[in-house]
Amino acid sequence: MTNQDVVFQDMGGIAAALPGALFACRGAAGAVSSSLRRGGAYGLPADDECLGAPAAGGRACTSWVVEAIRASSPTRCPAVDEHAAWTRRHPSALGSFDDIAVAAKGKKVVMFMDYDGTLAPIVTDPDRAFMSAEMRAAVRDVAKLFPTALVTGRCLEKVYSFVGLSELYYAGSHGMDIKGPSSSKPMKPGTIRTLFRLTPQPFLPPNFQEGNNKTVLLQPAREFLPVIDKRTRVDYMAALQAYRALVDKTKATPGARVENNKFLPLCALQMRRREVMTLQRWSPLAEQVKAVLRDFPELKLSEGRKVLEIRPSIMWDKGRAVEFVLKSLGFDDRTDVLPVYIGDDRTDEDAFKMLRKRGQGIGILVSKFPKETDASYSLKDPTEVRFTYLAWQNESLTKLLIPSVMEFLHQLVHWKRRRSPSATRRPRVQ
Ligand SMILES: O=P(O)(O)OC[C@H]1O[C@H](O[C@H]2O[C@H](CO)[C@@H](O)[C@H](O)[C@H]2O)[C@H](O)[C@@H](O)[C@@H]1O
Repeated sequence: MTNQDVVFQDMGGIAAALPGALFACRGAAGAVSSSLRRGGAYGLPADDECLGAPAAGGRACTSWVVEAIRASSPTRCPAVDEHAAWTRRHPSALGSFDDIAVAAKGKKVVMFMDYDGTLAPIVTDPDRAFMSAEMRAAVRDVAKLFPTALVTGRCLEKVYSFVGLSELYYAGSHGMDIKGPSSSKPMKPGTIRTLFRLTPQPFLPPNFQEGNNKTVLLQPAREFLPVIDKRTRVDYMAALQAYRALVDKTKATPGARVENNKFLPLCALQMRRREVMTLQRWSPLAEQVKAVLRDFPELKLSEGRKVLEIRPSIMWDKGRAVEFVLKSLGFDDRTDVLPVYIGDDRTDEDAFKMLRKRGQGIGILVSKFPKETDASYSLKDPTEVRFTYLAWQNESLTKLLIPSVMEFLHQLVHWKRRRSPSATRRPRVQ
């Protein structure tokens, strides 16, 4: 065992997960190492005598070393401490699966998942953010047992083209465009307003679309259609004015990309190359976007993962979308329902916050790093994998590398199947 092994072991492997911390901790390791070198002089065995080999007489020195480190190492790596404290506040949903299972006992679990960064890894080209076949199978298995919704900033068509599972609810464009599973019943006109106890509300125009298409459940962003319609009536090209202006303004910035996510003019401005992700380039770009938006007071700007998102400034977000799906499932006033939301981005915080406010449900943040969050639990990024034993093959257990989100979904499915082995059909949607 090397000096650094001792240090990392003491750090519970966290340093390995934290590139920044690793750098900081190497300093700590160095400090420990030099204190060990001084060890002999302090009456402890010198590290050369001790580390990696039993001392004279066969006595292992590792415990001496660890004790020496503990006693003489006044400073732990702050980043590691911070990560450990964060993990105590937001423990791993896998490590705490038993607690989650206790909370779910006797309740109807409803699953909500974000797409980018949760089910699919973040990649530079948004058009190539595919989910793996294994992840798709895991989501499908979950959807067979629990009502399941995808809540995403992407437009419905795009996310559906990636996921392709007709049994899910999809809340696209940050929940501004919600569709039920193909088997769900269309809602009677007026249902949504009744469910939300809404008379004319700023975020629901009197003529918004509701239940008049078999699968579209709600499009609150249609409030903005008159604005766009007016423009389109005057000049069709003007409907795309904001989109065009953004494309135009940002075309000189290498790596910048404007995406059209439907509701409405568009939505994401992304820096696709590592070299342009610097503050010096990012800030002027953000200024350009803000300048364009001054002409569009009905749109607002928010920031996601390396992305500037533009949305209608209406009171609607992923939290509202989750509430809407729960209501449309008939679960609104029920205490025997447990919504579980897994997401990675700032916009998912609206959903975590909503669950916290309801005092019902479990938020799980997917993240590599400690982050301010309203989620209760955490899971690792989809690019981070861990070994898991999946199945017996050729008389031995097969050890596979799978992302923790997928592993969590597997555990949920196993848990449900263990509890009700006959539960293989999709849950009935009311
Ligand atoms: O709500 P989400 O499902 O998380 O979607 C929000 C945005 O996700 C996409 O951008 C993110 O993923 C891209 C592909 O991995 C990545 O290139 C980008 O940096 C991320 O921010 C999507 O492109 C946006 O349109 C969505 O708004």
